[in-house]
This record gives sequence, structure tokens and C-alpha cells, in this order.
Amino acid sequence: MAEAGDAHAPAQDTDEHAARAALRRAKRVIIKIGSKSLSGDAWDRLAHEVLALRSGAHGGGRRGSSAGRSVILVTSGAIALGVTKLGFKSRPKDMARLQAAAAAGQSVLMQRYEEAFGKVGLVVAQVLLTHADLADRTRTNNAREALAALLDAGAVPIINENDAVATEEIRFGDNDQLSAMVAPLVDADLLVLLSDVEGLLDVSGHRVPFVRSVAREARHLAGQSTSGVGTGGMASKVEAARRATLAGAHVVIAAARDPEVVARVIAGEDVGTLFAAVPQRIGARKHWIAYTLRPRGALLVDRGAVEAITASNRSILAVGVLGVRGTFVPGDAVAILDPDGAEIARGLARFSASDAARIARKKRPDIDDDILVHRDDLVVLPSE
Ligand SMILES: Nc1ncnc2c1ncn2[C@@H]1O[C@H](COP(=O)(O)OP(=O)(O)O)[C@@H](O)[C@H]1O
Ligand SMILES: N[C@@H](CCC(=O)OP(=O)(O)O)C(=O)O
Repeated sequence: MAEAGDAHAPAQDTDEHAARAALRRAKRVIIKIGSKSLSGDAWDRLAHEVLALRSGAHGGGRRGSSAGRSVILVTSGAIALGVTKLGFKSRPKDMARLQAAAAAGQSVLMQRYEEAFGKVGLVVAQVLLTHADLADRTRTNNAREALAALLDAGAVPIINENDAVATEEIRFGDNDQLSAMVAPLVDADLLVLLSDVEGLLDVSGHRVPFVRSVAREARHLAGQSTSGVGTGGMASKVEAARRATLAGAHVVIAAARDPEVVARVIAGEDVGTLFAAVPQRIGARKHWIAYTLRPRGALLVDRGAVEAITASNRSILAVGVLGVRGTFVPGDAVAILDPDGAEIARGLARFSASDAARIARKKRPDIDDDILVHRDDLVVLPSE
């Protein structure tokens, strides 16, 4: 299918061609849809797209298994629907009224999904999460089990942030970020971010078909912009895409207004902006440490420690720590900073900030165990 703008798109290179071809084999697909795209018949169109994916249409069922794909939805829209329902003139700025709008709108949102998906015989299930849920390993594992059980039972999980109870401290930021945290949780191999634009646009307004390097090709285009209705903007989508690709998922940003856009993505067509999954994905637990947990403080390490961590996959010993920042307790996430202050890794602290500060720089601290971050709990961040 041809699209306006395609005439300007460069011919597909081999990497893009291979990545597009791999999309056909995706078995576990997350579709995230933004507030601005949820109106009119959006729910019916989504229901048909999900039905087609699950029935194994577009080639998924042909290779190996005859089963279709599992589909998980991450949906926004509660606040926008609640604003209308409660008769607010515009989207409130204060937290209490935003939460009120979310609570009022969430039930309408689910009603829309119930109706549209029910019409095509699909069963939906609401899952509301806060960042505090996913920041706790036991609760994360519970969420993983619940999602797996829903998929086993043939239901379509419909995930949103539990805005009514989320305070600033425990917010995901937005649903683009939430979808990137859900990707390793459900072992997704494809994340489709549906928006009101056809993908990441370059400075001339043309769609960028393929992003090889977020740092070199995408970040500057996305800027810091956020829109009035949604919360994330393109910068958040690009960052979510980067994080999900590190969890082993291909990511495509595409236009929600095309009623068959997900089908076309899966068929390997040249639509949207594709970010290919990294070949060496970060395991789910390490991805959680690096990209779901929020660092509570930092360890500033010396050059020798940088070398030991990045080149030899070693633990961080007290002797290599130059300084400690922030307030944290054992088990909290901390950022690992090189002597210039650049973040090179994230890990779980084994000591409190005050204990870490007491033994920092010491060759033989007055304790048996001077590992501040164990290598099993340490993730070296990719350079971009
Ligand atoms: N380089 C870019 N390419 C495409 N869209 C961009 C770009 N920079 C900023 N945007 C904005 O990002 C918006 C999409 O993000 P957002 O408002 O969060 O939508 P959604 O509600 O779909 O999540 C677009 O409508 C556009 O205004
Ligand atoms: N959880 C909020 C949506 C927040 C959000 O990320 O919105 P968007 O940028 O439109 O995906 C809601 O349901 O209104």
C-alpha cells in the first residue's frame, strides 16, 4: 500500500528488510494506543485488528505453529473520557481533579472495550498498575503471573495506569513508558505504539521508516514536546522504543487512524517507524533494575572500577567507590557514575547510603563483605 510521503523514503536497507520480515513471526504483541486516537470507532477498529492478530492472519499462524498471537493492550484515554463525563471545561492541572477524571473515565473506557471486543467474541480483562506495583519484585512477579493466566485463558489484558491512586512519586510518567515496562513482563516480541502521527517525522515532516540509532537518528527529532491531550509526546515514545528494543521487542510507532495498521506492520509492510530489537537483549530482571526501578542515589566510581564493570563484568567493591550520593537502603536501585559524573550502569545497593559512604575508598573495610553492588544485580547501560 502506498502512502503520502513514501516517495521520499529511502529504499529499505538490508537491516530494515530483515527486521520488517521478522515482524511476521511475532508471537506476543503489545499494542499501546494514545488518548488522542481513542474516539469514534477506534475501539471497533482495534477489536478487528486484535481478532485478526489472534486468529493468526497475516502469516503468523503459517510458520510452525497454527496458533495465532497473544495480544496485550496498553490503553490511555481514561482522563480524556472522564473530563467529558464530569463536565470539566478542560483537562485539569491539579492532581486531585486529574484523578477524579481518571476514575470517572476508566469505567467508560472499559465499557467501550467490553462492547467493541464483545461484538467480535473477544473477552477483555482490566489490569490497572502503578509504578509502585512494578517497583516491587514480588508484585511484579504477581502481575506477570496474572497476565500469563489471562493470556492462557484466551482473554485480552487491557492495561492502564491506575491514575486514581497514583501520586507523582509512583507514576510511570506516561503509558509509553508503561508499555516499555510491560514488554519484558510479558516477553513481548513486538510493541506497536499507535498515535495520531504516522511515525517519527523528520525536520521536513517526512516519516522516518527505520531507526538504527536512537542517539544519532531519533532523539533530536522527537525533542521534548508534549501535547495537550496526551502526556508523553514523541520524545517519550522514542525513549520507550529504545527501552523495549533492549528487552528484545521490535517497536513500531504508527498511525492509529489507519484501520489496518497493525495488520500491515505484522505483514512487514513499510509503515510507521521501526526500531529493531537489539540482538543481545537484556534479561527481564536486569531490564527491570535498569528501566523500571528509579535510582534512589548514586555511587561515583573510579576509572579502575569503570574498567572492571564494563570490560570484565565485575562487582563494585568499596575500594573503587569515590563517593556516595542520595539516600538509599539495601535493595534500592542506584546509578553508577564514572569520575566525570556520566551514568554508566545501574544496580541494586547492598548497603545503605551511610554504610556505603563509611566504607567507600577503603581497601580493607572493617567488614567481611565489601561488595557494594553485586554483578548479578548490575546492568551496564548501552552507550546511547
Ligand atoms: N519528530 C516528531 N515526529 C512526530 N511527532 C512529533 C515529533 N515531535 C513531536 N511530535 C508530537 O508528538 C505527538 C504524539 O505524541 P502524544 O501527544 O503523546 O500522542 P499519544 O496520545 O498518541 O500518545 C504528535 O501529535 C506530535 O505533535
Ligand atoms: N493513564 C492516562 C493516560 C496517560 C498517557 O500516557 O496518555 P497518552 O500520552 O495519550 O498515551 C489515561 O488513561 O488518561
